[in-house]
Amino acid sequence: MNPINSAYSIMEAKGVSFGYPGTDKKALRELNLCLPKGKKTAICGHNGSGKSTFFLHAIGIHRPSSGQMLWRGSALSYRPNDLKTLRQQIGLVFQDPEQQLILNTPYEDVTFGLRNAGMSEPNIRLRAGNTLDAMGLASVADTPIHHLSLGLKKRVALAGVLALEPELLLLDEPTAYLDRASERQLVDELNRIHASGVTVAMATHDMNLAYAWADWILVMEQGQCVMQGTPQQVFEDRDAIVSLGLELPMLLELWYALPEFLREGTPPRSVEHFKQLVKKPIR
Ligand SMILES: Nc1ncnc2c1ncn2[C@@H]1O[C@H](COP(=O)(O)OP(=O)(O)OP(=O)(O)O)[C@@H](O)[C@H]1O
Repeated sequence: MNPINSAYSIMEAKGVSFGYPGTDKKALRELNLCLPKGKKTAICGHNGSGKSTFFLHAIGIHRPSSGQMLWRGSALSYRPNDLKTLRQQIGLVFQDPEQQLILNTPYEDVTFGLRNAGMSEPNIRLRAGNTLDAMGLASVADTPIHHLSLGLKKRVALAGVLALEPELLLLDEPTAYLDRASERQLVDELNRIHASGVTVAMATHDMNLAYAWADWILVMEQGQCVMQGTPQQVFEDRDAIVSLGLELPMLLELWYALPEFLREGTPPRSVEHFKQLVKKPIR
């Protein structure tokens, strides 16, 4: 698999090690990892493999004990003003929206971030209105957040980050605990955001989603990046995926269960593609 060259990466961890205070175990162990610019990246790995810790390093909440984080090729600066700018350029959506949503209503929450970023009041109103509209949240803009479903809370958390128009959007388990319809809606939204020019990276345990959605996959294990490549490249190495305790995507399981004469071409990444590939006359 071709590792992503630093020149194409928007965010890079270079030999980053980090341990949480009071613990002996390293959460990141000389981690080398690049998020490719302009792509949709899925970061997969077990619980505790270091995905969230990497994200927290990306926005400078944690600082490596050794190694370096690079943003657009330059070492991250930890000066308060630089961090403030960085956190406008990189949006992190936490797994649990309760951790992110601190105000009473979606409108208040979205405007809070914009106000912190120093925007003028007329612009705040305009940007917040547009973002809530674009995210399909206009009708609940003034509804108390604790009355909203989990799916809507996650959308509000995403709206708060998107209002700042980040270049890089990081999402920690964005589809966790969502029903299929809310998951579909969120994925469509992420695809629209990506199509508008934003680099998107998500940490996920859902191998079906990672396989179908991502352009690039990174697999983490014990604080290191142990596999990277296109979805086809990564999941082609079935033994490695299984030995890491990860599941193969369902579509690939089905594909490899077919008799060989039905499996022509590259493995499918969607049900529609699967149907087309296996709809061949049996000779
Ligand atoms: N606040 C913390 N204090 C101490 N140890 C922590 C803390 N947060 C994470 N860790 C430890 O750091 C390691 C990496 O955890 P991290 O949350 O980054 O993994 P993850 O891949 O995001 O896991 P998950 O999929 O469960 O979110 C784990 O061993 C975890 O127990």
